[in-house]
Formats: sequence, C-alpha cells, structure tokens
Amino acid sequence: MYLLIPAAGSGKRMGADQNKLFLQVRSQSIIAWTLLAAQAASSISWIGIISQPHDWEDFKAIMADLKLTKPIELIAGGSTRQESVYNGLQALPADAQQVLIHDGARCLATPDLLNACAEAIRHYRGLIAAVPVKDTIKIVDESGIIQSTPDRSQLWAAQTPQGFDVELLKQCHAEGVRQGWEVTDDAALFEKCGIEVHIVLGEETNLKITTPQDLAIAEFILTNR
Ligand SMILES: Nc1ccn([C@@H]2O[C@H](COP(=O)(O)OP(=O)(O)OP(=O)(O)O)[C@@H](O)[C@H]2O)c(=O)n1
Ligand SMILES: C[C@](O)(CO)[C@H](O)COP(=O)(O)O
Repeated sequence: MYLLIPAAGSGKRMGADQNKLFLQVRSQSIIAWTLLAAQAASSISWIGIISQPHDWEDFKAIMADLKLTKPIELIAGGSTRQESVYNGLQALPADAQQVLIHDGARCLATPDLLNACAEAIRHYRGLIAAVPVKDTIKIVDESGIIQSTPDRSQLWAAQTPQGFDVELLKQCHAEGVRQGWEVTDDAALFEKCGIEVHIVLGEETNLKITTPQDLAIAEFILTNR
C-alpha cells in the first residue's frame, strides 16, 4: 500500500517557531513517531512525505537516523493541507491504484490501524478512520447563542488514515480546484462529489498534535503504552 504523509504545515496553533512535526515527544520528533508506525505496518510498502523544501534537510536527517527500510520520497507541499495532498497524488508512482493518507501530526496511530485501513480499502472506494463523538455538541451562532443540538448518534470525529481509490481521489481534487472548494480532509472532497466514504473504527488515542496541550497528552500516552 502507498502511504502519503502530509507534513508541510507550519503549526500556527502550536505556536512553535518551526514545523511542529520536529518537536520532541519522549525523545523522538513527532514525525519520527509517525514514520516508525508506518515502518512497522506490514501493509505499507512505499512512503511519500509531503513537506516544504526548506525542511527537507531536517527530514532527511530524521529518516537516516531511523534507518527506515521502506522506499521513501520527499514531495513538495503546498500552502494548505488540501494543496499538499494534491501535490502528493501527482507524485505517486504510476502503478498506485489505492492510497492511504495519514497526517504527520497524528503520531500516535498504531501500525494495526494503518493495516486495518489498508485491508478495508481493498473493499471500498473511500474510507476514513473515525471515532464516535463522546461530547454533546452544540451548533452556535456568531453571537454565542446555541441554535441546536445535533443527534450525537450520528456524529463521528474524523481522523486519519484516510484511504481512497487514487484515480477517483485525483478527480475529486481536480473538481475541488475547479469549484474552489476548501476542505480540511480528503473525505470531504469525496462527499462533495457524491461518492460514498466508509468509516473504519479509529483509535481514541489517535489524536492530532495541534496545541501544546496535545504534546503533554501524547507524552502520557506513549509513556503508558
Ligand atoms: N500546507 C499544509 C498544511 C498542513 N499540512 C499537514 O496536514 C496535517 C494536519 O494539519 P494541521 O494539524 O492543521 O497542521 P498545521 O497546518 O501545521 O497546523 P496549524 O493549522 O495549527 O497551522 C499536518 O500533518 C500538517 O503538517 C500539510 O501537509 N500542508
Ligand atoms: C485530516 C484531519 O486530521 C481529520 O481530522 C483534519 O481534518 C486535519 O485538519 P484540521 O484543520 O486540523 O482539522
């Protein structure tokens, strides 16, 4: 299975002065943890790291340090996650029929979850890892007044890995560019194009490292794993 890792963000919400994926959790960078999971997942045979060229020397140093044995390529990222994945899709080897996309910032996803998604995408055209929402969610207007309370039984929190038929995902991204759609994950492009996306049960611990608090939680999870 081909794996694309979007890793070209700037980490504004983390407030760091570098790509947050180079921040350390338990003596390894965030991206190192993500790459170790990809290395350990038996289904993954090729890895593309989508990243900003000014970060490439740092990525190469981390890759060398980890002694990864799988083929791995650096691909130039864009100014949004959506653009980065678009670039990643263009850089996939010509024989890639299916792809998993997994955020570099979701460094706690287990090899088992990557393998489960790789297996499931053999049966579907699109899927995402997701977990049922535990909180009661409110729809709130601009003045801070609650408008409604959606039925929680239908709410799932989207994670990555997300898996797709490559040709269909390329078409959905191209349609997104034509229509000017701005989305935060690839499943949303499938949804907008009217193509089914299935759920694979994700992992409660598969958080995205977004804010400094997430670093502390990740440290706790890895220490107790
Ligand atoms: N132009 C971008 C923006 C984001 N990403 C990647 O998409 C994943 C999820 O994005 P997010 O957590 O929002 O990362 P950042 O964009 O770095 O953070 P922020 O939104 O706080 O700036 C991350 O692995 C990030 O590196 C990317 O490849 N290209
Ligand atoms: C793709 C994603 O990880 C699914 O949860 C997420 O959408 C990434 O972007 P976000 O803007 O940080 O939600």
